[in-house]
Amino acid sequence: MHTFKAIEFSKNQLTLIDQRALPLEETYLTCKTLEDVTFAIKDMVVRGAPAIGATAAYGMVIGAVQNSDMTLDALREHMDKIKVALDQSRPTAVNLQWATERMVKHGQQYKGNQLSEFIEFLKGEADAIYYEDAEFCKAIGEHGNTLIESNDVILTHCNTGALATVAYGTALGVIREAHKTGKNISVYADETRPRQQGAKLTAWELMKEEIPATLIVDSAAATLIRDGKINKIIVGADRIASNGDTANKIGTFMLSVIAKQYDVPFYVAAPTSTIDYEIQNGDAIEIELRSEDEVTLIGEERIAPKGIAVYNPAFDVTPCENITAIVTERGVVYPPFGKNLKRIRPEE
Ligand SMILES: CSC[C@H]1O[C@H](OP(=O)(O)O)[C@H](O)[C@@H]1O
Repeated sequence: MHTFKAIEFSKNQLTLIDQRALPLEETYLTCKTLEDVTFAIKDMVVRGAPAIGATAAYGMVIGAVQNSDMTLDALREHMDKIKVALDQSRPTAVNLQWATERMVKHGQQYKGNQLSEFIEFLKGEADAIYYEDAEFCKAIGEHGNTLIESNDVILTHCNTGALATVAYGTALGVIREAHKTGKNISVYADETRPRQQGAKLTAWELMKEEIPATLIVDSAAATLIRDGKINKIIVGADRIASNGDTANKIGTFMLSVIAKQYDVPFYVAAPTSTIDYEIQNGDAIEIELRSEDEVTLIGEERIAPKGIAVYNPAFDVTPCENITAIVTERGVVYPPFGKNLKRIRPEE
């Protein structure tokens, strides 16, 4: 079981593993202000939908502490502005907006008249989001493990582990659970250009736990799938529309097409906080466009001529018809996703 914490909140400060430095260095960034938190999310110090959500929840607390010289009424009013600042840091993962919305609504339930008590009240909800995420990821691992057979060779994309969540992981949580329950699985991890979350983060997590893993460049996956070397594909999600269309790291859609072509089960693993019930399908999902430097530089080294045009979408949308099942903390959901995702919708 992993021993590190991607996120830790203490004394109104948020300490994050700096995922930009892994796997070469295990360093930490401490966020003391709202600006520190929005920077950490935007620059991907912390990344991964559930981890971003928990970080934003604590960002709401830090933003409130930062404005504790206000009157209580003024601060309550100001919470929406703190939410907007955090929501703008990254647009695609719904967990971020879901967490800040939940924090605002929770704050509105506060009936007291003490500002310090109000801040503690907010912190309690951020802690609840944190501990729910850990609990949900454990449940996702257990439900997903029912899909995994002994000796399965599993392909995964990007990083969906304890670094992308509060603990354990989503797709990588299923892989951890299968390994832990003795299924003798092995993993192919896509490097995941351009930020290389697979090479830098997934490989790091899997090696820490001695889960047999092979790193591949993204474009090698198709041949492995064609040649029958992959039994299952399991990926994470950043936003799932109510019909099951799923936004995830760029390259996921391509994998799903090849999986369908060669009849390899393609699973998405995510907590219900990643399901956006307000949108009908994937067309409504905003895809984050990121800096050209992510494509033209590796570290400090330039790998493309200055001035070349770059298109760098951080995500793509996999149509629901390419997805075999969606693994959530409430169980494995099969098509028709429109009907079956609604069935597991958490109460408001
Ligand atoms: C457990 S969800 C992880 C999800 O987030 C990643 O994106 P990013 O690294 O840009 O935050 C990727 O889409 C993963 O599937």
